[in-house]
Order: sequence, then structure tokens, then C-alpha cells
Amino acid sequence: MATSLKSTATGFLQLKKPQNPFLHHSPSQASTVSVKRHLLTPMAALTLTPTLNLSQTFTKLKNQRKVAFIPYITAGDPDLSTTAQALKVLDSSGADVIELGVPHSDPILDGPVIQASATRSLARGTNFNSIMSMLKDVVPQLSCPIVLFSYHNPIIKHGTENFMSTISDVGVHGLVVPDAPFEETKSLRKEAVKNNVELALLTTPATPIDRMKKIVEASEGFVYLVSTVGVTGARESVNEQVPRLLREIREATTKPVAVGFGLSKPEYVKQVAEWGADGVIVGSAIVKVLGEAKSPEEGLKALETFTKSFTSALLG
Ligand SMILES: O=P(O)(O)OC[C@@H](O)[C@@H](O)c1c[nH]c2ccccc12
Repeated sequence: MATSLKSTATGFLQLKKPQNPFLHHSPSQASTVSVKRHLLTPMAALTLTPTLNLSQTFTKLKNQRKVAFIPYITAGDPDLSTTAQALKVLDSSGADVIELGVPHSDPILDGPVIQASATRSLARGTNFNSIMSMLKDVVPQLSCPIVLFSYHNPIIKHGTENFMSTISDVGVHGLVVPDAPFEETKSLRKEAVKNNVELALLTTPATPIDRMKKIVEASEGFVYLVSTVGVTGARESVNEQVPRLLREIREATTKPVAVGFGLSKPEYVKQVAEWGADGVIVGSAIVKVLGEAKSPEEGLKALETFTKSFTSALLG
């Protein structure tokens, strides 16, 4: 991954060297050199990319005793320029990591809200390349890392190697591929490591314990605990098995755990945070607010208010 720059309080920029993917650095261990901002070319000064990857973000939040708020949106819904603005709105409204979905024509794990958002996006002609050029432009303007979400088939079609180096080049820090069975994640993991992309793996209430242990062992960045079986979308309550599932994962790993699926209300994320999750992921509820608004402008306004209702629930 390209060397990235970060502003410091002292007006210096920190140049962070690309990291050895086999070592888990904490942010304070990252090797940095300070450079005066005026010594940089105008181009370099413009590319202030977020420097913390997923693990580092979770470490930072843990030290601050905070739970990561991770909103999900579908790229290109209703169009890519709105997505670009939505990423900035989410970033400035308190998102700690943003999960950005690549729309797919056959989103088998998604409920009606995210299915409809993928349909809207594809109808506007969104494709992988257009998402990448939007990200290339926007990622340097964000302070939080992006975890890309994609079904497995488009990655295979693209070529795993090529896919991974492309997302890394535009500054994506992590990847979630929900329908890749654990056994098939081997080549994804290999290419992810090569390109400094953290591949977060998923475990569900239906995952047998032995398999869950292998999954958490191989997961990078965080472990995605799917709170309930079925497809994405709002639920009437949070599955009460979540505390037990969290306990079982904690016994197997010290990696951060983010819980997602069905967390459609601020009180649900608060509950999951109280149960001890390191992060909460909210998709359908956010996608609905943004995608079903009368206009993109109204959607972005509503997105800001809605996001803040979740981030303040996590603080309170
Ligand atoms: O939409 P929900 O129920 O809030 O769930 C999170 C989710 O949207 C996001 O992580 C996601 C979108 N599509 C998925 C498919 C599988 C697993 C996870 C996802």
C-alpha cells in the first residue's frame, strides 16, 4: 500500500511506512518520520489518507473505552456522487469505520432493503471500476478506514489478485466477503495479506464452535459476529444469544468483535455495546434513510441526524 500521510497537532505530517502485514502494530509502534508540510509537493500535501487500519482503529477505541460505530451503505445508491458525500457525512458524524457495499445482482444474504439499494445502484450503471475511481478521490478526505463489502463471485471474476491490489491502491483498509465459505477464503487471505488489506471473517449463531475457532483465528481487523440467522434487515429485538456467542468468541481470541444484522435502532446498538461488543454494524436502517429519501440532499441530511442518534446512544 502507498505510504500514507497524517497531520499532527504540531503542524507536521507523519509519514507512515507501509507495515509488515505479519506484525500487528499498535498505532504507537508504527514507524513514522516527521516532515514539514511545506516541504511536500502540493500533490503529496493533498493526499492525507486515513492512517489507521482496522485493527489499529479498534485498539485506539479500546484505549478510549469506546465501541466502534460501523455504518454500512451500498455504493452508487442512489448514485456515486451521493455515495461520495455520504462517506464524508458518515465520517464527520462519528463513524469509526465505514462498510461500503459493492452492489450485486444476486445478493442472497440481503433482505429487501439492501436488495432494493443494490438494484437502484446497478440501474444507475454503478460498477467496480466506477466505485474505485470514486474512492480514489474520497478516501484521502476521510479520517476513518473503509472496509469494502463484496460477494465472492465478482471478486473471482475480477481475479482475486487484481481485485485486492486495486482496492488497496485506492486506500481501502479492509474487506468482508460474506458468502465465501471458510475453506475458500485461503486465496483471499493470501492476497489480502500481500496487499495490506485486513480480511474480516464472519461467524453466525449457526457456526459450530470448532469452526468458529478456526474462523476467528484467521480473521483480520475484527471478527464479524452475525447476530442472528437469516438475511440482513430490521428485527423486532436483538437475539438474546449474542452475549453467549460473544463469550465463546472471547474465549477463543483477543481480536475485536463487531456485531451486525438487525441492529436497526439506537437502543439495540446500546444493548449490544453493554453486552461487551467492540463494534456495532448498522446497515439496512441507514440504507433506508439515505436511499428512500425524496432527494439525495434530503437523504444526506437525514443520514447525518440518523447517524448521530446512533453515535450518541453509544456515548450515553
Ligand atoms: O442490514 P443489517 O441487518 O443492519 O446488517 C448489517 C449489514 O447490512 C452489512 O454488514 C451487510 C450488508 N449485506 C450483508 C450481507 C451479509 C452480511 C453482512 C451484510
